[in-house]
Amino acid sequence: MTITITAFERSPDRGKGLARDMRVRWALEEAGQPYEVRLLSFKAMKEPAHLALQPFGQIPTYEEGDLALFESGAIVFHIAERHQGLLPDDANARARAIAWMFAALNTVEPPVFDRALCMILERDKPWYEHRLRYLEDSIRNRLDKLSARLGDADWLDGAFSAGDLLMVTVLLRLKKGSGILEEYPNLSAYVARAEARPAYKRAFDAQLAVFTAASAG
Ligand SMILES: N[C@@H](CCC(=O)N[C@@H](CSCc1ccc([N+](=O)[O-])cc1)C(=O)NCC(=O)O)C(=O)O
Repeated sequence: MTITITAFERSPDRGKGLARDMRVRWALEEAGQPYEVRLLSFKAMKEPAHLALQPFGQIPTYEEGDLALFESGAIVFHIAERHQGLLPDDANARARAIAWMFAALNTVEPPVFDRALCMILERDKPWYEHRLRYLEDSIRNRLDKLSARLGDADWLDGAFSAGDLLMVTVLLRLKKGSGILEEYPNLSAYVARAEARPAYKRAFDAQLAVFTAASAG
């Protein structure tokens, strides 16, 4: 059955691959699954047809037959459960890889995403400098421990998994200009290793092509 995901018709990140459809595109490419994309304007995302799929009026969503899913982490998990290449077969290793999925979204991403929002929405607030410093300290607190755990391994726990996929999409938000990721050479190398994956490149190029076409239009 055809898989259809939703994405920005014109991503505010200008094709940098930071919007969360990128995670789903990457997971589908790792799983070797073809997919269609329904591109949405900000207005369309808030209309009833999309709200029925995504109650918060956001992208991405995932549709396949009579299944409709939202939440990029849940969509990546759904793909990983049904196809090879994103979760180990061994039960304990699979459970650990799923733990890393949650760690990426629940432990590392919150200060990283809050910092991005702070820099977009709060620059003119009196608390901006203090809050930015607090968020960057929180991020370094997490990356100190993530870096120590990764050490010189290729991936977080044996083979590449959906846990690495989600963790890398979180760390990529730091790579574009914050200077924080570069403070951790092994994490920078980890991200570069992931970006070198053919599946990542196909996903990145596909989302960039959307922005390029929209900009030409
Ligand atoms: N928890 C949900 C969150 C989804 C989400 O944040 N979607 C964002 C796009 S990805 C987040 C995002 C937005 C912009 C950039 N950027 O760099 O410009 C990067 C990432 C969205 O639809 N925003 C529109 C809205 O909320 O009205 C999930 O993981 O699926």
